[in-house]
Amino acid sequence: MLRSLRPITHRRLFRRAGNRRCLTGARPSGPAWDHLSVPLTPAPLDRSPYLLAARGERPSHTPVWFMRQAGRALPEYRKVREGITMLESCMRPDLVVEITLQPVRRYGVDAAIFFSDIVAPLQFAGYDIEIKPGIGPVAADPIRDAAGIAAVRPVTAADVPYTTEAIQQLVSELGGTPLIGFAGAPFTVASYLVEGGPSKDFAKTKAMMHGNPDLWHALADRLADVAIAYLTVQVEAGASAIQLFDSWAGGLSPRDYERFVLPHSAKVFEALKPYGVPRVHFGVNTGELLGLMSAAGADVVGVDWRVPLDEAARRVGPKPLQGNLDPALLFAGWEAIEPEIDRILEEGKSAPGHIFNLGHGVPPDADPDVLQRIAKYVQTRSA
Ligand SMILES: Cc1c2[nH]c(c1CCC(=O)O)Cc1[nH]c(c(CCC(=O)O)c1C)Cc1[nH]c(c(CCC(=O)O)c1C)Cc1[nH]c(c(C)c1CCC(=O)O)C2
Repeated sequence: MLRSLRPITHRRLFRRAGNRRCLTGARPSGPAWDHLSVPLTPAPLDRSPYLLAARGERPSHTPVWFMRQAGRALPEYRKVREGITMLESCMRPDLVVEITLQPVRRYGVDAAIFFSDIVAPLQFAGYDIEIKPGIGPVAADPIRDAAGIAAVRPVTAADVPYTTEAIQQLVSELGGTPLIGFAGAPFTVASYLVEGGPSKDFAKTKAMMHGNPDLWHALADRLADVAIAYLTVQVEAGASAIQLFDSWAGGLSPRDYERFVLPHSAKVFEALKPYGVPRVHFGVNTGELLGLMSAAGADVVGVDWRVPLDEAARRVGPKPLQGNLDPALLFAGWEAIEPEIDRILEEGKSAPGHIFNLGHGVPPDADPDVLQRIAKYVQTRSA
């Protein structure tokens, strides 16, 4: 037991120094460190390609992972999920560990992402929302008023012992491969709660923003607290980076984003800042919002396939970027995929760091062999 916890303690001590140089291997000094009995050799994790790229340093190769890499595209995932709901699986550390590790084993990616969902922390805290297969999150009682907001509660570590347990075990098993923690951003989560389910136009959400801004800001502020609480649990348990998914923010004008969304996402990034872990911000169709999403406080900005990375670099400024192969290309054959990867690797050089990814999540019908080939190609081609 103690043995398996040792690396976590070690990493926490490094992080608590709140000093970037600590993360890159410099030994912290001062009385606070004199009592340490753990070795101060930097863990290889801190020099992993993903974390180096996320800090704008030079990795040995361009790191690659895939958003939604765990999931239905993998037969081994479908097998372990048989007869078990998404929520149940998120509450079982053995399943969370297994499902998180599956794509790392299969694809050899440079990072793992904690298996959960953007609405999981709401469910853990007793909010009635279900993930319907083939549809997505569906809220039993869509939020229309202040009483609705009162039903949304941030989790505490005491609510989610299974999350802490799963992450501690993952960090220990992953060794030098970083674990990315994540949460849904206030707007994207609010869209499910206000619409009641997935939406194309976010009409009710936008009506609330403009028609009852006080109510909207109260809801978004509460959802910022939900994200902060869940991310804090993950980082304290040992996650090396966090990604805030504002997948549907691209449905907003820059004006609305700045007024109704940015302050709440900024609150999330600000709250996580003291941990010193890279903070990634991602959304789909966010070409017009890239500068604002960066300004919200992200260290790394995720880009979908619509904006080339060299243009994204101009819009974001000098920050590492993540992206951006069109997931549709997964079905186009290797002859089409290879030149696209080459182009993206080239354009990615415009940013101080590049983490290769798809422009959005892995589709459930993707061929795992294609993803494996992409990971390998990116790693060898960029070395
Ligand atoms: C918008 C969003 C959701 N969930 C998430 C987002 C943001 C990322 C994105 O834009 O894709 C985030 C998410 N959801 C899940 C992960 C797991 C980690 C990983 O990336 O591998 C992550 C990072 C598991 C999941 N979350 C969900 C699944 C599929 C359901 C299942 O396997 O039972 C998985 C593996 C369910 C879910 N949950 C959500 C949707 C739209 C769906 C799909 C519904 C369906 O098509 O069945 C909401």
